[in-house]
Amino acid sequence: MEGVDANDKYAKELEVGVRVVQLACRLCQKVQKGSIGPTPDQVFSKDDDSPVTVADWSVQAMISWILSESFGKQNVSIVAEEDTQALSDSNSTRLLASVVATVNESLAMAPRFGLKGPTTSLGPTQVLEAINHCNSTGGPIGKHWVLDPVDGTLGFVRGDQYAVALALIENGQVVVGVLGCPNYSSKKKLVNNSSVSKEGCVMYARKGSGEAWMQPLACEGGTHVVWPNSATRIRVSSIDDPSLATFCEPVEKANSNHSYSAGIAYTLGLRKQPLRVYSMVKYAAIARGDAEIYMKFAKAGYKEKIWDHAAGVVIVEEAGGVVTDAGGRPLDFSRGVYLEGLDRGIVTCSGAILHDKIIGAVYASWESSHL
Ligand SMILES: Nc1ncnc2c1ncn2[C@@H]1O[C@H](COP(=O)(O)O)[C@@H](OP(=O)(O)O)[C@H]1O
Ligand SMILES: [Mg+2]
Repeated sequence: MEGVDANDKYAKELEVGVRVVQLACRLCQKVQKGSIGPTPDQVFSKDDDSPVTVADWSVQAMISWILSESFGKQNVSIVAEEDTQALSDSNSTRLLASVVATVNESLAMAPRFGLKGPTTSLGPTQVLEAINHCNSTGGPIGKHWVLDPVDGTLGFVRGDQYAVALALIENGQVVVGVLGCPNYSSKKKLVNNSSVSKEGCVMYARKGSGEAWMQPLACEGGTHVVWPNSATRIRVSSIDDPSLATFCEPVEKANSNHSYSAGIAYTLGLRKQPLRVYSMVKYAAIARGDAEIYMKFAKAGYKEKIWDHAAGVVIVEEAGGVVTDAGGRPLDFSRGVYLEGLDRGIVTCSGAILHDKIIGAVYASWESSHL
């Protein structure tokens, strides 16, 4: 069997994770095309001014419901990005109705993805409950699912790259990661900021397996999703010469200091222009060997959330890459919703040679920087 040994630990979690992320990617594509739910330009602002759409809430509700159904609600702890505040006030009846309709249309497709759907449609209370069930704060003990229902919401809204990211943490370690990338072709390299494809991919890995895998997104109107569905192994790039390396970073200047990373790139002798990509697709690009370096230096005081990194980190590591903070220490997923203690930024590389050079350059430059 490709991609997974059925007897191995976390085999069921991985299989359900991949199937449900496949289904979530289909949901997002349908919302984007306007074939379910409202028009995609119905974008709302959260308290921190970041955008949220019907797809974010619907994916969270759908995945929460499927995980509870598959593993037993009492056993399932989920740490996820969205809450129901904006859906719960009296002006939000239509919005909530859109989410409920989208969740039900998506769950009706569950059997085609090898998942069990509900016998009758979910009502608003059940949908709100499924979203609210994701209010765990994780921590160092036990199993916690970590979900970013639509990572890179801005990319989603703009028809660019975005991701559905699901991971499982056990005792503070990321043990399973699944990354759905609906606009990242399983066949074509990500070469520039507009490499948007109609045929996406799902990547996944289990900690300690030494293997990371990719399968194409299930195509619309195709047959049932067969596990593991023509998965191919992925591996990081073997390039370790900085002058040949490609580095990626967030599109938004507000999310990462572009001039600081440009300084590091210059010091290292990186020649190529940065590949600016929305969402955890940056981790996917490293894992697949389309780029060698991903640097993110958020503003001082910004606290990185575990759902923005968990799935990407385990996939990159199992594909042969290295992920640490800017001080060279591993990311700590054991301390709740945030990556507490993160030193300045995140440095992801295809191998140790490039990684050592970047950490060295950060160390040397920090004194004179103005982050
Ligand atoms: N001020 C900020 N600094 C750093 N990261 C931020 C940020 N504001 C939002 N983000 C995070 O960056 C993610 C987008 O990543 P990227 O910039 O790499 O595309 C957002 O995820 P969502 O889109 O899921 O909200 C959000 O969690
Ligand atoms: Mg996110």
